[in-house]
Amino acid sequence: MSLLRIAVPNKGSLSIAASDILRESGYRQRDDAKVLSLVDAENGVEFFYLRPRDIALYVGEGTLDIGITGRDLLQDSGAKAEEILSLGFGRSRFRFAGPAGRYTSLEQLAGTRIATSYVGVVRRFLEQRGIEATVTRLDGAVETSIALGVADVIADVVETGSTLRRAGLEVFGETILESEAVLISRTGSVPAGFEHFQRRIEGVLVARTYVMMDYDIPTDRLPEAVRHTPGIEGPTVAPLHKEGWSAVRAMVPREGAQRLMDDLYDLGARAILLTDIHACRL
Ligand SMILES: Nc1ncnc2c1ncn2[C@@H]1O[C@H](COP(=O)(O)OP(=O)(O)OP(=O)(O)O)[C@@H](O)[C@H]1O
Ligand SMILES: O=P(O)(O)OC[C@H]1O[C@H](OP(=O)(O)OP(=O)(O)O)[C@H](O)[C@@H]1O
Ligand SMILES: [Mg+2]
Repeated sequence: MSLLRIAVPNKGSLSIAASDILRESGYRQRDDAKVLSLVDAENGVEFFYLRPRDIALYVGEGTLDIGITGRDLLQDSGAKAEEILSLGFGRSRFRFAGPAGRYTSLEQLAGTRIATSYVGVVRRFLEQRGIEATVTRLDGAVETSIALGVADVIADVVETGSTLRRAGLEVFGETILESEAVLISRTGSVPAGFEHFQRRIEGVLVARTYVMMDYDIPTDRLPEAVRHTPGIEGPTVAPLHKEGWSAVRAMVPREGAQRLMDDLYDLGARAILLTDIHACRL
């Protein structure tokens, strides 16, 4: 059987988190950042460590079967590749920014010089709105270009906003796009052997979103307790070795789990336990 060929970011914001999710899914990952590719024959896959910006191109050409990259990079590339799964890390927004207080709306972009590393995304956005401006491509540290007189406005990745603040800039206009790490494949083609890979990754994503909750509850309060913890299909309920008590086990969303524990305690539940799930197949 041929190996599933997978592109993984070799550097930058996505590389560590991408390798982490693959490792959690049971795949071998490199232990040296200089390794260029790695075969995991036991799991039928081969990993290629590439620049995140180039990954959509390899996948779009069909040279590699699937890849992990940023939605913004995929859209910027114009490659014949599409998203198949959002991975929930590397979240950012792509925004216009200018000197604090100087710009308030997109109409003011007309006639400006815009610096960005994402020329494809910015040109398309301006075209769709009929705005004429000069777009200049820079490799990085785009925020500095305004102070150096190369541009009036920038369009760049914003996460915390601290880089913008440090450069005396602020965002304006609507968000150009919301990005996160995504799994991509060639448009319209699902590679052979992909289902197993997808199920493993989805298993880890679900495990990250949910935790397992166990508790004991007086049986007369069971109906209300179960309304709080409906689980996925339904909670497991077993008699406790104590007259009038039941034991409940259910998956619950990680977010809000502490509040849920408080509510269950108030309802009379005791021995409330929360444990991590490492992987699952729902
Ligand atoms: N500060 C950040 N927070 C979250 N995601 C980010 C951040 N910076 C970049 N990204 C995302 O990482 C991807 C860019 O990959 P890239 O490797 O270029 O990141 P980078 O951190 O800019 O690396 P480098 O600057 O070393 O090239 C994009 O999808 C982008 O949205
Ligand atoms: O909103 P923040 O949390 O400050 O993050 C956003 C910054 O992070 C990235 O820069 P990076 O460190 O990758 O440098 P680069 O400009 O050389 O790509 C991005 O290009 C922004 O500059
Ligand atoms: Mg960067």
